[in-house]
Amino acid sequence: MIDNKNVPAFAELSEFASLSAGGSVVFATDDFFAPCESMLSDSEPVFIADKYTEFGKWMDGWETRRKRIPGHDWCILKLGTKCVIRGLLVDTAFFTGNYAPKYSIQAACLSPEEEALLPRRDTKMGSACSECDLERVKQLRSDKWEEIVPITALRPGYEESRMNYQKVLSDESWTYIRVNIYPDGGIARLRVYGEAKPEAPPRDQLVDLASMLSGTTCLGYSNAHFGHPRNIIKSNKGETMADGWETARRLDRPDVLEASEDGTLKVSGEEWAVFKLGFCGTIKEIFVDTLHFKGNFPDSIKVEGSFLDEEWSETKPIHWFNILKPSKLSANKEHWFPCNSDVISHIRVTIAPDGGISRIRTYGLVEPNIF
Ligand SMILES: NC(=O)NC(NC(N)=O)C(=O)[O-]
Repeated sequence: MIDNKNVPAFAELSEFASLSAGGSVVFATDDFFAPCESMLSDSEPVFIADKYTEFGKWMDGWETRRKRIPGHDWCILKLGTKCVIRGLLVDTAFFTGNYAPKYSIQAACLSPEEEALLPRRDTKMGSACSECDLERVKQLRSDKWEEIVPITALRPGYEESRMNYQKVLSDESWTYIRVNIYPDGGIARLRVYGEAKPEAPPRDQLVDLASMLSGTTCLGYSNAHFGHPRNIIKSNKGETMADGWETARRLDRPDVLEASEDGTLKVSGEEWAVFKLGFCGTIKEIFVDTLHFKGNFPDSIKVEGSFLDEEWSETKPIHWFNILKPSKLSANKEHWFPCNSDVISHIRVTIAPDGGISRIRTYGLVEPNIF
């Protein structure tokens, strides 16, 4: 369940470090107790009291050994795509006597030549990087890395202290981050929030204008009880129900559902989510996937568009026009809807009366004169 209490606004943006967002580990100085990849896992961290490995206590995250040599531990992560970073979450869940006490973050935007210097990670190694990998990483000039979070204390992984949020002020775009922990320890999950900064596609190429990889972000929604609507603009296929947008059951539904005259369901109530497109353009075809939503798919979906030359706000009156009129959905299925919109900058997706969808794609043409 999503708990938005004390969550900063940046944590509503798209996320670029998790495995489902295309994040990956390039290098880690040490993975003795728990591999760095687990820090990027999509699932919520868990603690299994009696689970031990040949190395020690099994922990759900990245955990290095207690350092008995000079230096500190660090890792290099590739982000899902080039993006501006607005903030981070360092979740230390369940790391109590073994959490990393301090951390800092550096970021870089590497050229293809610099990327070629990076080692290929051998996930089977499990405990320590090879000298050869370390030498390769060291070839990257240190001035490539800009500090975006200075050395900062972390709080331990108890329920009330585990969520360490950090706002980032830089407006630059990055493709890699280096996570330094001082001197060693464990982090359960790392999340990197921001906006994608892709190159503009050619004018005649159909692109998914609402994809998070196009720079689209979710600005607001009516309900996200089980899953955040930002999930539906991820570029991969939905992995589970948790990886889609799912609302709570509406409590104002009639006690007994009735049929309309044409035999279909009489629906009252709806839930909505608004997205700012990365590129303005015209929409030609909409794809909606209800994958994994079998007993909880919405009865119908509607997609509206608008061209806004000012910031969207829930309280401002906005003229939304239909791009896709209310259309019936089915369980666990891909749906394709042709359409033909004017140039738009925002979409509003409305599901009725409630339920969940896994993905939406809005294929269209970029309007090159408006960014
Ligand atoms: N009980 C522990 O967690 N001990 C150690 N960590 C693991 N994972 O075994 C440690 O102290 O760093």
